[in-house]
Amino acid sequence: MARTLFDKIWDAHTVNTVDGGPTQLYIDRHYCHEVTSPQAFDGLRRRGLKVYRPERTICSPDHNVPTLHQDKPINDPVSRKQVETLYRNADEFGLTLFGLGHPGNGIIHVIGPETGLTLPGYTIVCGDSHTSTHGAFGAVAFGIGTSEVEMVLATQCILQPKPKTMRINIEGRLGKDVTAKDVALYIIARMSTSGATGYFVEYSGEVIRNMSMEERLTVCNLSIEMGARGGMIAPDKTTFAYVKGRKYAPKGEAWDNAVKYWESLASDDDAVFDKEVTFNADDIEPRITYGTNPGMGIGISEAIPHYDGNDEVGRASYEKSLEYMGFNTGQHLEGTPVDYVFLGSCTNGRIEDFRAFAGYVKGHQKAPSVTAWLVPGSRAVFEQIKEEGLDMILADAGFELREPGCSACLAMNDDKVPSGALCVSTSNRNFEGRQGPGARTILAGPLVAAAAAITGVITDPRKIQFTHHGQ
Ligand SMILES: CC(C)[C@H](C(=O)O)[C@@H](O)C(=O)O
Ligand code: SF4
Repeated sequence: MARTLFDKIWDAHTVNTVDGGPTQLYIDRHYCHEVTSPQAFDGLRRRGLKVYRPERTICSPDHNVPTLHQDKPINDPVSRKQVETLYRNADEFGLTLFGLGHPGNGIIHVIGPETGLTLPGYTIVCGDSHTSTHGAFGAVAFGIGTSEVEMVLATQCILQPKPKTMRINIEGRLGKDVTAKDVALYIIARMSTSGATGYFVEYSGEVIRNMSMEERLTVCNLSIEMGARGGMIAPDKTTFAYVKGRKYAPKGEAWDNAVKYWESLASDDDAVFDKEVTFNADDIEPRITYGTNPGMGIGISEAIPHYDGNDEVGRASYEKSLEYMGFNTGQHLEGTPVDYVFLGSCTNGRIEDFRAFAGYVKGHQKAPSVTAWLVPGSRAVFEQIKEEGLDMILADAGFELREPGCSACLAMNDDKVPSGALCVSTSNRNFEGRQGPGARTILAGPLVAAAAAITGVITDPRKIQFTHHGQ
């Protein structure tokens, strides 16, 4: 029978099935951060269990870390305890740890791909919803809860109901200054935040095929924001070229064999998906959100739409959302003053995002009214920014580079946006208080962020005349 990419990987990892029940799935890679793992390790201790395959779990603190002075002890007592607990657990259970300052440290979803720990054909889990990111390699990757983290640590398996499959095709070619983030925000706005609930999504079509790995990671990262269990892209030459030579990638003969297998990982031509949707690249422009969920988004030239549903609960939440943001139906947001700009997170904290941002602001100056936090997703990205001299370009334009971590993506560390302030953020969630109590978030891609950072207002990146801007 014809199978989808998802089916092929799922089947290859099925240990057991229960009639009418979940599948017992073998897990190739387990990532672990400080927020969702402490109780799982406590559970193991209580039950006197060891980690079944310690070499399959990798730990890195990312959420609670400060992005300045990582060589000093963490000031905040709660954050310090979270991070130290992860260190202790990794040590006690014999797990690989990339602690603060370690060359491998960073946001879990950024370090997995760049080290070759994330590979095509893998099953990958982490106690974190954005684990969908790793699907960009053609992996079945999804977020799990803390009790499941304990299950994976103890058995290297997980019990999962099999999701339905959906394919989203994006055809055509993207216009100038339209980034992968804009594609993802467009898809979520069209699908709504629950439009893919219960599905595992495969992204395909010309736009996806033409994307770099960094761009594919951005797209898969946001799958969860439309309710999908995960998102994935069939591995191809772009994938293999990216993986080759990375620290944990297979080498020599093992590499050749791996590629042979990976080449079989595509949906069969006659595979049938439970749902299939197609979008056109021509309809996608640089995007921003205006509300308090990632589905409340518009093209940057568009006005905030009327509520188009017919249920009262939906209407009330739409109105509450606009009230929180201080915006009105019909309003255009271009020209709205911005207080903060955040470049970073597991969505847009990779080297290409910094290249795009630096390329854009080169020869300009940061607007004095804007506080800008530029936070690489990992120590490796931080180092590469320096190697490429991007830090100098950024410094000349009045920007300062911070150290890696989740930072202002969520208010679990020192980087909190003050109440009432408006932040153009390259992260993935704009919920009330997400960046700090009362903070107002506009989600956007790195170019919209760069344009806001130098003009001080929401600006269509296509409208600025540039001497250096090569895109
Ligand atoms: C803290 C963690 C459990 C959470 C997640 O699962 O996504 C966080 O990473 C987030 O982005 O909200
Ligand atoms: S960067 Fe943001 S979305 Fe990603 S793992 Fe950290 S908190 Fe979650």
